[in-house]
Amino acid sequence: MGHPPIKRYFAAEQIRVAEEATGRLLADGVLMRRAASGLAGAVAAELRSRHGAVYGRAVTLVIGSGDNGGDALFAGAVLRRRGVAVSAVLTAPDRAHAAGLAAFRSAGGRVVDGVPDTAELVVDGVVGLRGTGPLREAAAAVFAQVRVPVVAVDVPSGVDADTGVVHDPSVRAEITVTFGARRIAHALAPAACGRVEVVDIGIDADGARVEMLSDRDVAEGWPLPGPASTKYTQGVVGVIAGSDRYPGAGILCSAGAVAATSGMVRYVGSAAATVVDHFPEVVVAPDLDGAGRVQAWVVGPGAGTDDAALELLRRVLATDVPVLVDADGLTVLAHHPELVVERHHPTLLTPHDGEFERLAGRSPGHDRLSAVRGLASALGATVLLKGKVTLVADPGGEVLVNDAGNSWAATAGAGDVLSGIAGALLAAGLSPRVAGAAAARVHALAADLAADGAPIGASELARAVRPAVRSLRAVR
Ligand SMILES: NC(=O)C1=CN([C@@H]2O[C@H](COP(=O)(O)OP(=O)(O)OC[C@H]3O[C@@H](n4cnc5c(N)ncnc54)[C@H](O)[C@@H]3O)[C@@H](O)[C@H]2O)[C@@H](O)CC1
Ligand SMILES: [K+]
Repeated sequence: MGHPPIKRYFAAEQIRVAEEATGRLLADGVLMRRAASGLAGAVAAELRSRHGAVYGRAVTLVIGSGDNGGDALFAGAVLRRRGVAVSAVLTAPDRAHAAGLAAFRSAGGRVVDGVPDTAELVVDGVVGLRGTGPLREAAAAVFAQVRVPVVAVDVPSGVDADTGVVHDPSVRAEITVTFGARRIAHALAPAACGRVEVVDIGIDADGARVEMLSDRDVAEGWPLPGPASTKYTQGVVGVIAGSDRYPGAGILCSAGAVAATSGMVRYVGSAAATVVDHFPEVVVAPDLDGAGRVQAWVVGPGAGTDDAALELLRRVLATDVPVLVDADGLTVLAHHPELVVERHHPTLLTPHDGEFERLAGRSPGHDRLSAVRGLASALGATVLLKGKVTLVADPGGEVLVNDAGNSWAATAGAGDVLSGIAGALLAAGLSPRVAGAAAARVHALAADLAADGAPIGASELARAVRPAVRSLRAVR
């Protein structure tokens, strides 16, 4: 077995603590040499894969005022000795890392005023863990001219390591090479970071609170029928969605639930006849009294925001089974937050940005991590904030992240499918955080498979849920 499958992401302070725990290794510059050697190896590998060789290629470093630049300069010295033509632009010439600059110069590295036209790769060593705000003027002017791939040291400069906020301007990297453990920005700003490579420098970071399930985690945790399973033991999910006016939400939400697991789906609401037309396996009832037992409820998509909807939401949240609230249910909840605040059973809220704003009284803004944690803590419920990067936060601040990697699911009704999938997983016994993150992964994969390069509607996405689960299981 190699690395543990779950990916963990650390705050800058946690990395600092881990570095300090190495004592002399840090003080004597051993950590930095290890970091630089790993960085040089990654740059060399990239040159080889792009140009077939390392010797004779041309790389330019862009250097700031701290140890991030030190990493790049020491790596430049290593590359120079391997026959690479390495130059460096110093954006703060008086404050460049002194030992790194000396090593770079003595290896034959040249200091230049701007990135030469001959550069085939640029290394971003402007700022790392201590960066705040956007790229400053000198570095921004240099990167504005760069047309070749960028390898970022630790984090792309201008991207906040702890929040993943991508400031403007900032560096957009093809590859980010980091040290010892992943930073939170790597999960939250995947488009700016590109491919992330972790160099082992012999530190042990601890206590990650931001994590990402691997495909293997999702596949292994996905509920499948076993030898002793019955329709009941796999979890019955109740769907309260859609209405005469919006029957589609009931159909799509049921579609997600039916496809996700082999447990049973019950439907409650006025679109019952239409839902059964589409899915004869769904057991329907016109109202809650006739619904029968479930192991989890999904309530809200297209279900209306009137007094009857409020009453239904109140009754569902008063049960002791896990409840997922989405869409119209969230709008109702925004006026009655006490319904979840006072609830002591697993609860998953799945807002998009607009619904988040209704619930929280402000938009998630750029720092989505703090925003989602804040709302989860305030409401005492798990909150899944939708987006290309979906964040699922528990009230205690633990967060699972999912990067969809595509935007095909940005289509009407896709959210209804997501809540159906997540609801089925809740009914099967997954925790709200894992159910939300696993559903988001399969949903994104289903969108990608269904789209295959062309736009899709939510029905096609729902039909691809099974192929998506199958493909995750195939990579185990
Ligand atoms: N100390 C060590 O032994 C190790 C350090 N590491 C490297 O050291 C980095 C951290 O180094 P530092 O603590 O010196 O901090 P940085 O190199 O991240 O930042 C240095 C300075 O940049 C300035 N700055 C902040 N925001 C800026 C912006 N937007 N534009 C321009 N300048 C800005 C600040 O004045 C700050 O003092 C890590 O990211 C990593 O690359 C790694 O080599 C691992 C080992
Ligand atoms: K950097």
